[in-house]
Amino acid sequence: IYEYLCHFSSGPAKWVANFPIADGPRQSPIDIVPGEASYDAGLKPLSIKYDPSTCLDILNNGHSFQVTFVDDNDSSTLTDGPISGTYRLKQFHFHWGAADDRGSEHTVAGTKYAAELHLVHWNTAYPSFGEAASKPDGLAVVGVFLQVGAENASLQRLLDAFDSIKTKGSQTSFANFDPSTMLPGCLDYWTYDGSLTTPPLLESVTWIVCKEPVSVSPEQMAKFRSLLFSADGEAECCMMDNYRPPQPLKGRPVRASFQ
Ligand SMILES: C[C@H](CNC(=O)c1ccc(S(N)(=O)=O)cc1)Cn1ccc2ccccc21
Ligand SMILES: [Zn+2]
Repeated sequence: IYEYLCHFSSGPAKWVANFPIADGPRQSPIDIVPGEASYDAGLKPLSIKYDPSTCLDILNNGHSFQVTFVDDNDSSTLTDGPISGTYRLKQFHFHWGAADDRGSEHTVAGTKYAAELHLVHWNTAYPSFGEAASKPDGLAVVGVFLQVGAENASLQRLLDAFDSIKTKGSQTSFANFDPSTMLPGCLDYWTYDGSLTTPPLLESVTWIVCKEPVSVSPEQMAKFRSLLFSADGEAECCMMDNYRPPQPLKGRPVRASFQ
C-alpha cells in the first residue's frame, strides 16, 4: 500500500492536464547531443560571483531540497555567458534517482548522471523573481551534473543539515555556504532556451549546462534518498527519481561555448 501511495498519480506524464505548456515549444530538460551542438565563438565565459553571506536557509519543499538566498541586492550574481544584464541567485536545488544509473534531468547523448544541481537566477531587468519567472528571458539556470565517484566535500555541509529537513515543508536556517564550491573546475557549457522542469513549467529559462561533471560518493547519494517526499505524520515516501525526462527539442539550437 505504501508503494502505491508513494507513486502519486502526479508524475511528469500527467502534468499536461493541468499545465498544457508541458507540450510547449521550449520545454526542459533535453538530451544534449554534443555532435549536434554548434560552437559559438561569440559566447562569453560565465561570470559567477556568489557571496556566502547571502545564504539564508535550507528547506524540503516536497519535490527536492533547496537552499535559498537573499536576493534584494546584487551580492550573488551571474553575468556574461549567453545572457545580457545581471541575474541574481535565488536558490539552488538538486534532482536525483532511486539508483546511481539515473537521476539527472538533462542527458548527454543519452547518458544519465546520478544527479543534477540547478542554480536558479532571475533577470534584474524585472522587479522580482515572480515577475521574471513569466518572461522569456526572465530566468537563467546553471546545471551541473553529479557523477558517482569520490566524496564531494562541498556537498557534505548540505547533507549534514538533512536531519532537520527530512519531511516535506521542513526548513532550517543555513548560513555562509558558498555555492561556487560545487562548480566544476572548467566552466565550458552548452546553452539553449527552455523552461522550468517542474510545474508551472514556465518557458522562461536560459539553460546553461556545464560540460564537466562534479563527483558525489555512493554514500552521499544514499543520503539524498533519505529525504522524504511525505510530510510529518504521512506514510513515509523516500525522495528519489524527482527528475523530469528529456523533452522534444522542437528545432531549438543548442550552442556550445567550447570547441
Ligand atoms: C515558479 C515558482 C516555483 N518554481 C520554481 O521556482 C522553479 C525553479 C527552478 C526550477 S528548475 N528545476 O527548472 O531549475 C523549477 C521550478 C513559483 N513561483 C511563482 C511566482 C513566485 C514568486 C516567488 C517565489 C516563487 C514563485
Ligand atoms: Zn531543477
